Amino acid sequence: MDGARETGAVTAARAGIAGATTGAALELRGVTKMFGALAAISDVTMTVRPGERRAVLGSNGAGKTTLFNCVTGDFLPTSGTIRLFGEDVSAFPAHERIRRGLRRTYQISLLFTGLSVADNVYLACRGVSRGRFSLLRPRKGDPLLTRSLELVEAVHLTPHRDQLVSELSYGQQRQLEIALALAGAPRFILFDEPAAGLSPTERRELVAILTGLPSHMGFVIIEHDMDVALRVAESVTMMHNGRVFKEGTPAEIENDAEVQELYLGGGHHG
Ligand SMILES: Nc1ncnc2c1ncn2[C@@H]1O[C@H](COP(=O)(O)OP(=O)(O)OP(=O)(O)O)[C@@H](O)[C@H]1O
Repeated sequence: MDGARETGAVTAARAGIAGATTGAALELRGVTKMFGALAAISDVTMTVRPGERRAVLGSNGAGKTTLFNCVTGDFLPTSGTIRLFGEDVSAFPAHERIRRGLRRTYQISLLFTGLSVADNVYLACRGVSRGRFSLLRPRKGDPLLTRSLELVEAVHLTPHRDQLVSELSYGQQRQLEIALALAGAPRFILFDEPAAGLSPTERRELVAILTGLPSHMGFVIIEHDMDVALRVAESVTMMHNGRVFKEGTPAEIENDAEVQELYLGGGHHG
């Protein structure tokens, strides 16, 4: 049944991917993750170019989070290969993938709520730098201090930089989490439903932040909000029952009759 769902688009994408072993930021080949007898993801093949922004869509249980966990090293795949910037990291633990420039955000908050916005970002920058065990206070001219204020600006929180995290709105806290993921100049980021729980205004802010990231910084975003996902991504992988169901541009995915039937609930459009 799943096999029958594979479309010509997927077959064509696979053919393209087969030749693209070099130069990819992220490359998955035949990745499967079993939980007992359940295949959470099956034979997932996907290539993301450096700087590319890819959305991974799919209904609940489609396998999106499992896919992320396999890429980050939180789970080791049952079979298949994962390459980061050409290097086979399939068996690497999470920290080795972080060292290679991979970052992720989580749906749960990992912030220090009793510290200010600027201090949270400074500590994140410190945590990924040399000398991270030093307890010295930051001094004026400290490059990490400068960098952390740049990151606060990149997530549009400069007016709130001295505020305690506990005083921020939920949306601002999510913005701050993006700044933490940007610490240490990552090469590739996985965003796990960054728009979840945000108001329409906060969603617009999120779209502006994500589209404003440096162009060399590729990312994959899991997002239930199609509007956000299709506005920030240049390519889309649609998953269903643990498999890649379709790949295409946002316009192709949005206008695809099978996608509309499966995911958008029939007549919904735009
Ligand atoms: N640790 C686990 N143990 C057992 N089964 C799991 C585990 N994690 C995920 N699954 C199962 O794998 C399948 C895919 O789950 P996954 O969370 O990856 O989907 P998803 O697309 O992220 O869904 P959602 O949008 O609800 O987060 C589901 O059937 C889920 O129940």
